[in-house]
Amino acid sequence: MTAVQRAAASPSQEHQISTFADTTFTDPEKIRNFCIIAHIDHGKSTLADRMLQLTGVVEERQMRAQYLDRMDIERERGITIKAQNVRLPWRMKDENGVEQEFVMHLIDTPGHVDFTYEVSRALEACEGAVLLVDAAQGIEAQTLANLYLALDKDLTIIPVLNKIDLPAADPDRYAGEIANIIGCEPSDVLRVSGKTGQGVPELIDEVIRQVPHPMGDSDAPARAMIFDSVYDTYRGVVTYVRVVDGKIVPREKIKMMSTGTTHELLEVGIVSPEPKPTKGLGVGEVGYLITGVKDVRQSKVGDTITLARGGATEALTGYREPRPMVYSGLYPVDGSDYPVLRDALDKLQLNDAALTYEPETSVALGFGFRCGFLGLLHMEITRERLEREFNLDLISTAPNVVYRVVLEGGQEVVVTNPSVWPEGKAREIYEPIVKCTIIAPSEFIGSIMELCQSRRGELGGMDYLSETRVELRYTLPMAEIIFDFFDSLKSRTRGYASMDYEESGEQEAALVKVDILLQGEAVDAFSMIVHKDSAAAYGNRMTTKLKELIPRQQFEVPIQAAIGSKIIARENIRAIRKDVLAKCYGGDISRKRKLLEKQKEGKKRMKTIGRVDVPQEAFVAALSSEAASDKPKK
Ligand SMILES: Nc1nc2c(ncn2[C@@H]2O[C@H](COP(=O)(O)OP(=O)(O)OP(=O)(O)O)[C@@H](O)[C@H]2O)c(=O)[nH]1
Repeated sequence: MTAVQRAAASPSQEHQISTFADTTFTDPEKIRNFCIIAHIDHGKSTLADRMLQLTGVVEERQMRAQYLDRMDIERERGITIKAQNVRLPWRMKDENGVEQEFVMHLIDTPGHVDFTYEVSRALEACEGAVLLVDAAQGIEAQTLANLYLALDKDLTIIPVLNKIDLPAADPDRYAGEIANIIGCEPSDVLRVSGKTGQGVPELIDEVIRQVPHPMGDSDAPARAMIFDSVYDTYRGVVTYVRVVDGKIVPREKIKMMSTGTTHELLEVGIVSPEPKPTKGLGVGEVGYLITGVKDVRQSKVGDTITLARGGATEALTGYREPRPMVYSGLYPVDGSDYPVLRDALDKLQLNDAALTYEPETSVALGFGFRCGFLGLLHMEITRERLEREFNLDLISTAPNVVYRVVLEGGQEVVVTNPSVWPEGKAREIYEPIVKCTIIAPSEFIGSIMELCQSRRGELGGMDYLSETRVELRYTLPMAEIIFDFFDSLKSRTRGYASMDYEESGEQEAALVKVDILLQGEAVDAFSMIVHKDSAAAYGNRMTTKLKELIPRQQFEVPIQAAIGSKIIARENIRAIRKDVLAKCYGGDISRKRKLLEKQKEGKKRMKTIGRVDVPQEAFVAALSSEAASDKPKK
């Protein structure tokens, strides 16, 4: 049964129409492209699910929670990582009472700050945004950050309060808050429940009424913007695009404008909610294309697609190469897994243009990779996928940001790894900074300020959203917030604060590299770049921890923290002479040999730093407890 027949057969679904999969080049005036922007957990996926259902794109019995979040990790963590888009048909009466058919494209944007660039590209593909706010929580930091991005792109904003079915919902209060921020009347704020579906058909009607239709030149050479690309094991790379001008049809040769590479279009289609091939995509349409490329780096988010012959000469604006912001070393706990890790990274990179890696060796951890990530969440997700999908057991070194160092001679180096820190040769050091928005009940202002100051933050401004809730804007070094900042913020505000941040250039800073030495030998995995005022604290923490973790040796072992040649902290592991033969008096030579063999076995799992034997587990424990204390949680 086609969607049209289904709609006809079911009077309660009078709005539903065909998905237009078999016709092409929908009249742009009948198209509406929009996204939903919301703070984490405010119900974006649930609302999208309801829209899929109400438009008849997904049948009741096929419905599963969070239809659009396809990756397992996404569903488990309840967060959206990859933008998915879907075509939704809708039928509505115009002002003359004549029924009109429309096509909406709902572009599902990733919510997390690590993926801001992907969010900005997804917004670029839309003319409107539903600003979704939990009616029991009010506006949170991520709502604001995404709202500013959407306003920047001149999108029409439709304010909506969600979860009005909750007993704790206070829509009147929060409608006022939203109206204040976007400058509308509280009565303009729609009220829905993604869970029960209440108010959702009216919301869809408003999307059609308020969101402008796409504009473009259908006779111009084709230009389409890539806003997502995903690797599929069977199909190769599936690229999601929004056509701006002209049209793209299968079997044509297209060109990626950032690199000039050409590919044949094997398939063009729409998603509704599964991929459906079409005869092409026209102005304003959103869909997918398949060219047979095997690597997402050949089909990059933000790039413009045009025709290879007679194509456009000017690319759409806003393309940016993915740029890792956070680096960390990844090592297999079992050294023999190194080739597996290498293959796994190769495979993941097919699907993740932002992931970079290069081989590195560490005295402490053996062979591994230095990996670059968009942020801490990206790092966690990558690590989790490596462990889960490739059955690896991994240890990662403490993450660091990217520093720009001007040397005495005036040359510049970019440092992504403490091991190449130009010790004693730096004239100026620059670190990345972020603009951070924090929203919390006003009673916590004092403790939030204290936290931000302790992290070298500078207050940029403060506004009351309502009588009891306040927005604080800080500039902070990125290195200070990628660690345990969010955890500390949550615990100081009893979980009530929310935060978001965006990169905001760099600042000069007095940074130093702290090395940790065992018997005078630096242990590379523990070297860290920190502000000079935090150096002693890091040194003390690591030396104390290692003293607990490293077994006593037959000689005394000093554990020191040093900046260059200056020692800033020290602990000693006292000597012990472990004579395994001590209890073996008498002449049983075979028993003696057995004990000596056993001792040798144990030593195999040891790493030798200088003369000191350190069990691999000690490194793992020291690094993971460091990571655990620094780990941000959602
Ligand atoms: N009572 C009620 N609960 C809702 C409603 N909408 C969503 N929820 C619940 O709120 C939680 C978060 O909903 P999601 O749809 O996963 O939120 P999200 O904004 O997509 O979350 P992220 O993908 O993590 O950004 C889930 O437990 C939903 O069941 C609603 O209208 N009423």
